[in-house]
Amino acid sequence: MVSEIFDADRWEPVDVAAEFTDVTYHRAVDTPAVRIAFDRPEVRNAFRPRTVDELYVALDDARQRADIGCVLLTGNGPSETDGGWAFSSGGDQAIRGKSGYEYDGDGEEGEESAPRVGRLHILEVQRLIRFMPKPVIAVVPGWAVGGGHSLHVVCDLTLASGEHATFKQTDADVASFDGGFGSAYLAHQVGQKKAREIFFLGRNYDAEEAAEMGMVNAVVDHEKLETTALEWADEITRKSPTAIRMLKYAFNLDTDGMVGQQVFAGEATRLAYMTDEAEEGRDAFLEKREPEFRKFPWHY
Ligand SMILES: CC(C)(COP(=O)(O)OP(=O)(O)OC[C@H]1O[C@@H](n2cnc3c(N)ncnc32)[C@H](O)[C@@H]1OP(=O)(O)O)[C@@H](O)C(=O)NCCC(=O)NCCSC(=O)CCC(=O)c1ccccc1C(=O)O
Repeated sequence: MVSEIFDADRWEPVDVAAEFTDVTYHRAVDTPAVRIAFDRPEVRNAFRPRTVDELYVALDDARQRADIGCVLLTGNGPSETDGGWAFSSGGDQAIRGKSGYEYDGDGEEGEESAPRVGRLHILEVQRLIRFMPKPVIAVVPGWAVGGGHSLHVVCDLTLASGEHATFKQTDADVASFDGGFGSAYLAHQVGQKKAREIFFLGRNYDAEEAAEMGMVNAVVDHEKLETTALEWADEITRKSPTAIRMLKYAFNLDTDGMVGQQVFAGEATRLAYMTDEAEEGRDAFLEKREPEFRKFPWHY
């Protein structure tokens, strides 16, 4: 069983995940969407470096598939030990070393190629989610805590289980601090005072409270959480891919500074390359002649 609320009839596994141990990766049978899930329910889906590597590979694969328009990011469950549900409880504290989160078996036989330095590359995953040209929906079936909370913040939309979703920022309890999207972007969603409360007090917030604050889009019956997420993906992927891509980058622009401008402008350039004007510029260069741009209108 992948997860208790996973409908196996609606998904098929993606080959790239064949060797994965910490993450499951499926594409929908009848919708251009994928489902990527943390698969360590016994530790509330805490992530270790291997988990983050797999998550990155799956997300990047989804980014590059031209027939995929939406990504669902979730956590499998429940825990066989105690029945608890989680989206993710953030960095695995059991393998946290002095310089970051350490790979299993560092230096052991057969692991010679594993880096010996600690990692904190969940931030690379955050950037990938932020910059990929398709919506990523956090589907939160339980705890979203620490770095797991930050991940839901960085996703474009969040759907939460009415029964089990609980949002909590424990960064300051374990001497960690997401000073980027996890806090500053959260403040854009819920306001400065509330974001500071979330980090400074580290309290639990249920799905309804999180929705009232503006960091959750919809509260859904636990049993219907994944079906609803797939319905949202289906609705989104019936819209214009170009419009959705440009809208995502436009929403990012005002918070992402020059990088946001670069990403938005890059897509605008790509669209401009599709015009007759751009073809004329390229052809003129290749044919070693002056471009005839005067035949094109000055749009207004
Ligand atoms: C998540 C809890 C609130 C759940 O509580 P509860 O339901 O009572 O379950 P427990 O009995 O506590 O847990 C069950 C079982 O899971 C183990 N476990 C849970 N979380 C973790 C974890 N994060 N690491 C390792 N193990 C975990 C727990 O030990 C139990 O196992 P047993 O064998 O039964 O003991 C609660 O579990 C909890 O508070 N967990 C810790 C949450 C936490 O502090 N996470 C780390 C936050 S810091 C972080 O994520 C940094 C990484 C990072 O991403 C980052 C760093 C720098 C910049 C940016 C970021 C960023 O945030 O992205």
